[in-house]
Amino acid sequence: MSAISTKNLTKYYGKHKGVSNINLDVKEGEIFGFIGPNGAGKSTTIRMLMQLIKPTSGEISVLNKPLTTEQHTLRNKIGYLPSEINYYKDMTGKQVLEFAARANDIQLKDTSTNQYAELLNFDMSKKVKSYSMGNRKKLGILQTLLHKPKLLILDEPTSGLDPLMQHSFFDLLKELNRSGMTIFFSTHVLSEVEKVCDRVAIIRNGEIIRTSKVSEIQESKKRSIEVQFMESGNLIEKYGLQQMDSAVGFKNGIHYLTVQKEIHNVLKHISQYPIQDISIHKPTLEELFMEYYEKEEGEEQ
Ligand SMILES: Nc1ncnc2c1ncn2[C@@H]1O[C@H](COP(=O)(O)OP(=O)(O)OP(=O)(O)O)[C@@H](O)[C@H]1O
Repeated sequence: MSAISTKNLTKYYGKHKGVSNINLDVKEGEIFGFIGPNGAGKSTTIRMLMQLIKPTSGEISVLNKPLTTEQHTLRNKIGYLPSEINYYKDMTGKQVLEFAARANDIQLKDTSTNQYAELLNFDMSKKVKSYSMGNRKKLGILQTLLHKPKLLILDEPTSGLDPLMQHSFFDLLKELNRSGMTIFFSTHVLSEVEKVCDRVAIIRNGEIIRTSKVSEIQESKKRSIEVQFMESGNLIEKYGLQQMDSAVGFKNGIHYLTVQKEIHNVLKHISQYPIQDISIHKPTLEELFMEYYEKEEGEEQ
């Protein structure tokens, strides 16, 4: 079953494109990453999923409810963390949470808040005005979990958290997911997707350029080759390296090639020339993502 499904979801702010033709299908039980650079359209998409802004066109269904009319009851089933949150500065973290719990008709003591706060090393007895950005984020995360939602929608949840906290936060996400929660979160940090997500959608300039399993991206047949020849200088033309990779690069004495297949032919070609050093490795997730972004950019020109 789909936890989130969108069909050709499009949002224009006046004449300015927010996103266009977004097709998402997040299955129940998944941890799904929504990754893209600044201004790509992540928050715009999420705000539409949360019924905070109206689409220009397209369809959305959340927890199997089409959002053709406003669905107030859905909010009780979703934990939403916006990218920026503001609280009354003179309240303590605990008071904020008690207030939010009352709004949801629940008692704070009946929630797992203490356990989660401990996991995130969060002191809820302090006033909001004394909290750092990371602590405000933690407060936001605790608030989204108060009502034990079926679906978590988190907009850049780790911004402001230090690496140690990010680690604890992802442990928490994994634990929540094991207990049956579907999690959809946006980020621009690749390693986060690699650590926890089952699948990922890559968004750029308001459009999804690929959706796939993280493991599939990692299993790419591509190989990156770094070679330093005995002869110095840029030898791309002299050695005909562009025949194997038209985007071959040269920097600080090293030639960089990315090849898809027939690696034996590439090695045969390279080894005609005296080699000082060579390394062959699987591209990192980061390199693969960068390739998507660059490819799309190239296509637009
Ligand atoms: N309220 C608005 N009015 C006009 N344009 C907007 C508005 N909100 C977003 N946009 C534009 O829509 C596009 C997508 O922005 P959005 O905030 O959704 O991206 P994002 O991926 O969440 O970026 P970031 O990672 O920086 O938060 C951008 O070009 C942005 O300038």
